[in-house]
Amino acid sequence: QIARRRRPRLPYPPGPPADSVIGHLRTMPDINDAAQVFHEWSQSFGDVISLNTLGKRVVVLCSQEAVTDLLEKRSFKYADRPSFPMYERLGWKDLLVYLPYGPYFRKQRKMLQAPFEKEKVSTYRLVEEQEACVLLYGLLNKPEAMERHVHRYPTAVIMELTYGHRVLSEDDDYLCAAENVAEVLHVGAQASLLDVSPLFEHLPAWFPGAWFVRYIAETRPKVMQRMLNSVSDVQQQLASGEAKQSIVSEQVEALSSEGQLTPENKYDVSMVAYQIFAGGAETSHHTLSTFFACMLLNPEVQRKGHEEIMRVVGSGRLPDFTDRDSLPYVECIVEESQRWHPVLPLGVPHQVMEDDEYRGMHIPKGATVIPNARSITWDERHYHDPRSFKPERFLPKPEGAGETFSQGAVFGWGRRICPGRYLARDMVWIAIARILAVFEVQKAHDAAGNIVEPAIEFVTSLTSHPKPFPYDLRPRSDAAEQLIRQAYDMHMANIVT
Ligand code: HEM
Repeated sequence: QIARRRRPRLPYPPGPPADSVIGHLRTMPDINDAAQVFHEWSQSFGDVISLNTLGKRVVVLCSQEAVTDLLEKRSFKYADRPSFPMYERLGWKDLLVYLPYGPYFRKQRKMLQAPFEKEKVSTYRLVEEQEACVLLYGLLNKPEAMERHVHRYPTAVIMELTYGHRVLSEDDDYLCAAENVAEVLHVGAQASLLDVSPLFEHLPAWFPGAWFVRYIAETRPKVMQRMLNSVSDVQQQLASGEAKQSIVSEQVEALSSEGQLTPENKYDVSMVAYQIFAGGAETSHHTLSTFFACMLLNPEVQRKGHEEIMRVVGSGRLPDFTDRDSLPYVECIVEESQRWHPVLPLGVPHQVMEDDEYRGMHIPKGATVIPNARSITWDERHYHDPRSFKPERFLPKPEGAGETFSQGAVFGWGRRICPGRYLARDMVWIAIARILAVFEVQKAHDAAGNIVEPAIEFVTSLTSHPKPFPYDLRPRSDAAEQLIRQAYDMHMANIVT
C-alpha cells in the first residue's frame, strides 16, 4: 500500500540518515536537547530539515528566513496545530493553543485576543506595578525563595485581570492551580505511547510504559473542575454584586445582556480564562528566572542597567511605565535575556494544512512544523557573538550594534502568534526594571566564604528554565530597602481601603 502511494515529485527537505521502517524514531533527540541537536543538524543539512517518525513527517525550520516565509507569509497554510494526545486526554483539548485551525479556533482566538490588544493592555499597568511591589517585598524577605516569587508575580497579575481574584497568601487556591498547570505542562510534554496511537489509552496502568494511564485518571478530574468552577464563582459574585471587574466578569455580563449565556458559551469563557493563565504564567515566570541567571553571570550588565535607572529615575522612587522610553538599556536587557535563552526554544509546533512547495522541496499536508527559535537566536548572520550576553547589541549604531530583536523567536508567528505578547512584555519589563533598581544579584559564598561559581543548566519540556542555582540577592542600600517596604505598605493599604 505504501509502495502504491503516489510519490511526491519534489524531494522532502533533507535530514540525517533514517532507518528504513521506523524512520528517525531512534535519531529523534530528547526534548531537553532537541533545539541544540536540530541546530547542529541545520549546520550540515541546511535551515529546513525534515524527519520521518513512523510515517509522520516533521519539518524543522532553523532560520528567521524560512520561518518568516512559511509561518508568517504563508500563515494561511501553516496555522494548524498537530494533536497533543497527552494534553488532550488531560482535559486541555479545547484550550486555544492546542485547537486545530477552524471556526472554533477563530471564535476562541477572538475572545482571548480582545482583552489583550495593545491599547487595552496599557490599562492593566497599575495591577502590574502593584504586584511588582509584592514581588520586591517577597525577594527582600525571603531572597532564597526567588523561584516562588517569580512564579507568584505573573500568576497574581493574571488571576487579578482574568477573574478579579487577588492572590493574598502563599497557599492561595489560584496559585495552586497555576502550579498544577506547570506540572501538567511538564508531564504532558514527555513522550508517551499515546503519541504513537490513542489506542494505548486503554492499557491497564500496570502495563510497562503505561505510566500515563494513572496520571490521566487522577489529574483530569481536577483539571476539569478547576477550568469550569472559576467562572461559576465569578458568576455567583456577579449575582451577589460582589464581583470585581475582570475579563471573565465582562464576558459573562456581555453574554448575559445578549441572552447568550448558554452552557456552551459559558464553557468557552471557561476555556479562554484558563488558557490565559496556562499560557501566561509559566512563560513569564521562566523569563524572569532566566533573567536572574543572566544577571548573575553578567555583573557588568547588571551594573549598567542599575546605573541607567539611577540616572533617569534616581534613588527616591521605583521606576514605573512612564520611565520606559527613557530606559533603552533596560529594554535591551529584557530583550537580550529573551534572545539569549528563549523560554520556548522550539516555539509551539504548527501543522501544514495543504501540500506545499518551498525552495524546490515538498512539504506534505499534515506535516508538523517546528520553528527552532534556538537556531534563530544563535544565527551569526544576524547576531555577532550570539552565545554571549550583550544587551547593547540592540542599541542603535554607533552606541550599539543595531541588531534587531526577533519577536518571532520569542512570541511565535502568523495567525498563531502569542496573543498575550503585549501583556507579557509589560509584566516582564516592570519586574526587571524594579529588580534592577533596588537589588543586586551576586554569586553565593560557601560556608568557608569561598565564591561558588554558578553552572547554569537549563531544563526543557515545552518551556525551558534554569535549574535551581546558588545566588546571593540583596537590596542595594538601606534606602533601597526602605523604598521596597514603603511601596509594599502603600499597596497593601490600598487593598484594605
Ligand atoms: C514571556 C511570556 C510569553 C512567551 C515567551 C510566550 C510565547 C508564546 C509562543 C512562542 C507561542 C506560540 C506561537 C506560535 O505558535 O507561533 C505562544 C502562544 C500563545 N500564548 Fe504566549 N507567551 C508568553 C506570555 C503569554 C501570556 C501572558 C498569555 C496570556 C495572556 C499568552 C497566551 C498565549 C496563547 C493563548 C497562545 C496560543 C495562541 C494560538 O495557538 O493561537 N502567552 N506564546
